[in-house]
Parts: sequence; C-alpha cells; structure tokens
Amino acid sequence: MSQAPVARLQNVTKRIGGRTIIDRVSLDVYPGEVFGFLGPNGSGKTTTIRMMVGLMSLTSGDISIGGHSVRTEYPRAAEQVGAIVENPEMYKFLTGYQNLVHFARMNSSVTKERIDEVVKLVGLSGRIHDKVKKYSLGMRQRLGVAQAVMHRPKLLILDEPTNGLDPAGIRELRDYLRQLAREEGISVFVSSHLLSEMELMCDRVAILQKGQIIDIRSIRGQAGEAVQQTEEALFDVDRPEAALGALQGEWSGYVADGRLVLSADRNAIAEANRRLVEAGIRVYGIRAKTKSLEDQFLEVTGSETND
Ligand SMILES: Nc1ncnc2c1ncn2[C@@H]1O[C@H](COP(=O)(O)OP(=O)(O)OP(=O)(O)O)[C@@H](O)[C@H]1O
Repeated sequence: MSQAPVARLQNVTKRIGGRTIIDRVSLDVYPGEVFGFLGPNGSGKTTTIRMMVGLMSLTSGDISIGGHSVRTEYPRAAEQVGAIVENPEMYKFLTGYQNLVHFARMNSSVTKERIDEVVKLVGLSGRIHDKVKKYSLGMRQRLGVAQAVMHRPKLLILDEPTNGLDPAGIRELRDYLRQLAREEGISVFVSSHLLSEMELMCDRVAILQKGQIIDIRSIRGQAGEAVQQTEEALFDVDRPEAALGALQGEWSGYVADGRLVLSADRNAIAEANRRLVEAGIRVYGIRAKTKSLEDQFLEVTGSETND
C-alpha cells in the first residue's frame, strides 16, 4: 500500500522484571482498514495496546500515530486515537445520549451536531434516549465506539470488542466499523483471540505469539472480497492418470479416488483447467478446498495458549 500508515509500530519491545513480554513487534495500519491483532490468551495483545494508547511505556522501539511518536510527542499522538481498552465506562442510570453529552464536555471540539452524527454512524439513533441499563451488550459497545470517535480520531483501538457478542452481533460490529472507515476515514485496530471472529471483521490480521509477530496476512482484498487461499483442487475428469501426466512438472498433484488432486490457488486452477481441456481431457467438475484462517492459525501457533 502506498499511503502513509496511520499507526506504525517499529521494533516495539516491553520487558517487565527481566522478562520480555513484547519482542520487537513491527506493523503498519493503513487508512481505512480494519486491522486484526490476533493471538492466544497471554500472547501480549493488551500489553501492546496499552503502549499504543500511552497507558504503559515502551522498553525500546517506537510507536507513531498519525506520524507522531508516543514517546516524544505523546499529546499529539494521543489526539489521533480513540480507544476502548477494558470495559467502556458508562453511567447506566443515564441515557446513552446523556452519557455522550457528559463525555463531550471534556472535549471542546465536540458539538451537539457531532454527537448526533456519531449516534447515527453506530446505528443507535432509535435507542439513544433510553437508559443505558436497558441496553444489550452490543448496544453498550456501540455507545462506547460513539464516545471513542466523537473527537474524530484517525485510529480507533478496540481491545477484544467481540467478547460476549453472538455471530450476528459481530457482523453488525463489523458493518458499523466499516461504515466508520468509509465515512470518517478511520482505521480500526482490533484485538481478539478468536480467529473465526477476525475472519468476519478484518481486512488484514497480524498473528501474535509469545510477544512476537509470526505472520501478517490479508483476509480481504482491496474491493472487500475474501482472499481465497486454496489449498487443494479436486478435478473430476474422465482420465485422471492422463490428466496428471498432462500437467506433470508444473503442478504438484496425485490421483485419489479416481480424481485428480492438485495443490493450487485460484489462478492456477483456471490455468490447469485450460491445459486439461487442451490435452483432450474431459473435465466434469472442479471443487476448490479452501484452507480456513483457523487451519492456518493453528498451523503457525499450534493449539496451545501462551500462559
Ligand atoms: N504488569 C505486568 N507484570 C508482569 N507481567 C505482565 C504484566 N502485564 C502483562 N504481563 C504478562 O505478559 C503476558 C502478556 O499479557 P497480555 O495481557 O498482554 O496478553 P493478552 O494477549 O492481552 O492476553 P489476554 O487475552 O489473556 O488478556 C502475560 O504472560 C502476562 O502475564
């Protein structure tokens, strides 16, 4: 991506009591993307987020937000961030709206019009005058996000926002985060230990294990479509052995249960199909077996947690 990153972590390291909790973590978050920070319990997600929002100092390395270092220009970096770390503090006996007005008093740039705008952005217009104690978890979450983006930050940081939400709630969260990205140009940095949730929400995901980034990958392409990570393709053909022979040398494959099995991504499947047809093989069907992010995650991390 050619745009300047909204957040840049460079060799971020945190040592506590002689133990390295975060070890040279580097990543960039770009404008408008939903970036997932995925790792098992105890891998260091919350510690990293605390450093990003200035709740904890760095041992070495640097974090810049909107081009400002949290080490040397903290107030300017902090202006660019909205965050929900731990549970959002809301007054349950007040309405959602009264809560927002209360928090807006702490920031002179937030007008009444802006409050109305953020309420609409998170889809709370119909219920904003209800007391918070009547809100579902998902609605409290929305109110927390509304509060966090009132001052128009460039980056919204959410620590485990999907905790307790059902799959429909997670999709809704994704939808309004996307809306925020589109309408306000906000980038979102979101942590989770659950892959299935990250797959629903994020454009890219960094995988953290024992304080180190072990992988960063795209889940969605630029147009928002899911990136296909095909592992294998099964070709139903009239002469599987001949088909394998026709592709020999360029694809790795084998014949099983009368079918030709190839290791291939989407483009390679299309190309292999063309070759087979050219070689006079009849292709009755092709089935692509995609590897889920979960399979990939377990491959790189194993299934154990870090604690
Ligand atoms: N202040 C501290 N002093 C000592 N160790 C700490 C401190 N804060 C965190 N740790 C340790 O650092 C590691 C990472 O903790 P952290 O809370 O960042 O992980 P996490 O990925 O957010 O996990 P979880 O999802 O369980 O919160 C853990 O082993 C934790 O025990």
